[in-house]
Amino acid sequence: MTNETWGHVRGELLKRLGKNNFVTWIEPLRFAELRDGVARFTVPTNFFGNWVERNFSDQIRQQLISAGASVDRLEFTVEAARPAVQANAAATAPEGQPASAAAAAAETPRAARPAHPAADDSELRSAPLDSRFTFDTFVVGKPNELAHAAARRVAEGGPVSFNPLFLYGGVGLGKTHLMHAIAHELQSRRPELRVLYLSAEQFMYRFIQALREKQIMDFKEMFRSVDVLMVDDVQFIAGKDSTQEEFFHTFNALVDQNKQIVISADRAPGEIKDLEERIKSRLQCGLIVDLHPTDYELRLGILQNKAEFYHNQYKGLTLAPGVLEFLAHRITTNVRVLEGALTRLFAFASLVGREITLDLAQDCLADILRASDRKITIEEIQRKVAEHYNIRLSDMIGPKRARNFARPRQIAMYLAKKLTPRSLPEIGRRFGGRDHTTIMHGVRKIEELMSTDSQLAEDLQLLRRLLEA
Ligand SMILES: Nc1ncnc2c1ncn2[C@@H]1O[C@H](COP(=O)(O)OP(=O)(O)OP(=O)(O)O)[C@@H](O)[C@H]1O
Repeated sequence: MTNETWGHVRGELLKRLGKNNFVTWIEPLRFAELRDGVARFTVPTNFFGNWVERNFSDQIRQQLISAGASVDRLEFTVEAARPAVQANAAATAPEGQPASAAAAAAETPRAARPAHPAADDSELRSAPLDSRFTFDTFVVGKPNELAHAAARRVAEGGPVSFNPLFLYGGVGLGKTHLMHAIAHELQSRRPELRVLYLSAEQFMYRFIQALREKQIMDFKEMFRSVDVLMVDDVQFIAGKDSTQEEFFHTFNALVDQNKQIVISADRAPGEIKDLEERIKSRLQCGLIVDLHPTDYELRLGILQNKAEFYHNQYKGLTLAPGVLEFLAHRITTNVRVLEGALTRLFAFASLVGREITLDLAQDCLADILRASDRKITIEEIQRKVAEHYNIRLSDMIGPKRARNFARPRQIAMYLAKKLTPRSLPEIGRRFGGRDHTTIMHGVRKIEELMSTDSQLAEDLQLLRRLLEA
């Protein structure tokens, strides 16, 4: 493989990984040689090499192969320290020569560093940021508006008003997206700030590495020298005593220096099992914001955004009306699944050259739709309907025949039939042991009324939506 090939591959990697990842992780790599199926690169530090190997080696290898190189694996070695004179001389040699490339590797990270004397910046590199996770691409709705507003405030990089900002919520609701968005924004607004984003797992990994390499003082100094520390998925360190201890000291040191900390987790600090009490209490000192499960409107907004993006990517593909609404209704689990469904749908439609219709969506996404079908229970239906009509649950199930109890009861019977797989006798048993014919009568009555009573039809629609959300 020539350096020209590597140049071409770098171009492809820039497109695929985004500018941030490219500048941080690919640019400093220097191609040394390709021999016996092993592509060797020099890297500035061990940590850097390990990181690239774990996170990008598959993509690098794939691109090398696509460019015609026969590569089985990659190897990253730290280049040997060399006298300054030699490095300077090599840096002026023609670009692309492996020997000079190694020297340039020594130069590149230094050139990119801000002037901070405290720690070695090559170790301070953030985990890769996803270039798609910005505030521009984050769709705001009721369930996430507070989290979004708090993240925006931190991203302004002004005086620290709450410390830490603690974002929590279920799987795939946008915690990581918001954290990356903060980091992107801070990088462009306040490039002089030292922003460190990493997952709690990576924090532990670096801590263990520092212990192993007897560089714990460097580790402490490095973490205490940042201006903004962001730790994703902090629940990971629960039960890991030494890591928690170190995290606690880092946290305190930064708070004492009035440095901003942003933390995310899958639950509130008080609910993280096996997390030390003193850490829980520290985490509770700032602003705790919950990312609620998405509602229909937010899901639809996210889908519309994504569909617009795909329309540009897959020119000529048409999307029939109602498909996005259908997906927003049916896939309620999490945004990652929702996005995955749309990605698959566009890719499939473009392969078969068909319009994206409801039928196509149902065929192509059958597995996702099946898995996403929420199991609505009869008890849930009874509770929601009772709440909606402001009657007691006992009256909904009990024998009272007055219209203001009987009608909601029939509505609940109707919804139980439509939204659960339960048989009429089973439903009858859950409605105070009524006969299956009573249930059938109730269901028919509501079906009849739906076409003449618009208020009832509206109520039904609302209840359905609440139950399916
Ligand atoms: N409001 C939103 N607008 C646009 N995209 C979103 C939104 N919420 C989530 N996403 C997208 O959903 C996917 C999952 O989000 P993210 O990785 O941030 O979730 P998470 O809460 O960190 O999940 P996990 O608990 O698995 O770490 C990402 O592709 C993200 O861009």
